[in-house]
Amino acid sequence: MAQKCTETFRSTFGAIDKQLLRWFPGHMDRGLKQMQQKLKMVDCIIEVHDARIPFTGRNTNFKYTVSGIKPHVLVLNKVDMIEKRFLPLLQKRLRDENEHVLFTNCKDQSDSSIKKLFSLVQKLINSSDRYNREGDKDYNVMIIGVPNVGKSSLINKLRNIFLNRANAAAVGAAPGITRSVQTKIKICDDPLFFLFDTPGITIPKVDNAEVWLKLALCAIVQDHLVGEPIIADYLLYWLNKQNKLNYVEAFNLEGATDDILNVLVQIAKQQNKVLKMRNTNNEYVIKPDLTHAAKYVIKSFRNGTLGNIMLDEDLL
Ligand SMILES: Nc1nc2c(ncn2[C@@H]2O[C@H](COP(=O)(O)OP(=O)(O)OP(=O)(O)O)[C@@H](O)[C@H]2O)c(=O)[nH]1
Repeated sequence: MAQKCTETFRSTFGAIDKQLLRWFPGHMDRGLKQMQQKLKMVDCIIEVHDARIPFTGRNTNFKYTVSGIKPHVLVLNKVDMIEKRFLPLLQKRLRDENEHVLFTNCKDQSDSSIKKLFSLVQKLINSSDRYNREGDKDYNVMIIGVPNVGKSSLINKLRNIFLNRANAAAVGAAPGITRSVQTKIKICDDPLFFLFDTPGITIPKVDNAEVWLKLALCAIVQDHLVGEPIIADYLLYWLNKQNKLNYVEAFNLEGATDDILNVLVQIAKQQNKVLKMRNTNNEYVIKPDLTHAAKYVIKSFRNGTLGNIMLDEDLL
């Protein structure tokens, strides 16, 4: 059953790929250059990524080529959106790959992992040679990551906790909110601790069509660039493949299916979402609004209606 959907996105992938590569626009290029310039002043890199896709889309090139030997901490944010049973498995796997990894939930005011992150970063910097920064006592950290993974939210949390200040970095549900490398943001007076926010934005590493689709589900690329029905089709494929069938109840269907068109038609009908269009005879016809239905399917994944889902489950 799960195979059918792969054909759909395989056939459309060529076009999606070209379009998406064009999307990572000039501001990201500029941002990357600014990031590289600022790296000299930085003692540690915090890479933020979405815990729903701990292996997919991470730009590890940055770790190995750009940041070089500076301490590097991987923060898997949005941990509230995955099943807790994956945490020890992920922790072990990433530790085996020499990652310093922490899981955060920036929506949770009482999340203690933010304080752990602060301590870990200080510890790593203190035990590094801080080779560019001899004599300086302040800590300078750069936050990097692909769009919309929670970089600004993390900065704001750090600032709220350690400086008791209002937000300094804008947060948004759509990818690409952070546009420029801002001046240093202070997050603690003692020790003196600064962060550089970045324009997002490392470009995700994409090996195949499925990566784009996972990135789209996690709102790391904009929906319309991939196409909502295609994203919904991929989600249905993934849910069937992992035998996670609670979508049947969530969408009020008669049973499991790999027929995305049928699912979208049913949702549109249930929600009375129709489009009035002219047919080739210039007559008005009523059609189910498939884009609306696809958006509803995607939203059900993102707001947790379909359960806590880790899309890289099959890569563990
Ligand atoms: N559920 C959940 N949502 C989060 C968490 N952290 C951030 N978000 C949401 O994710 C969205 C993106 O957050 P931002 O902090 O703007 O992400 P960013 O990486 O700075 O985004 P860009 O500026 O696009 O690069 C917002 O809607 C946040 O409210 C988290 O831990 N859990």
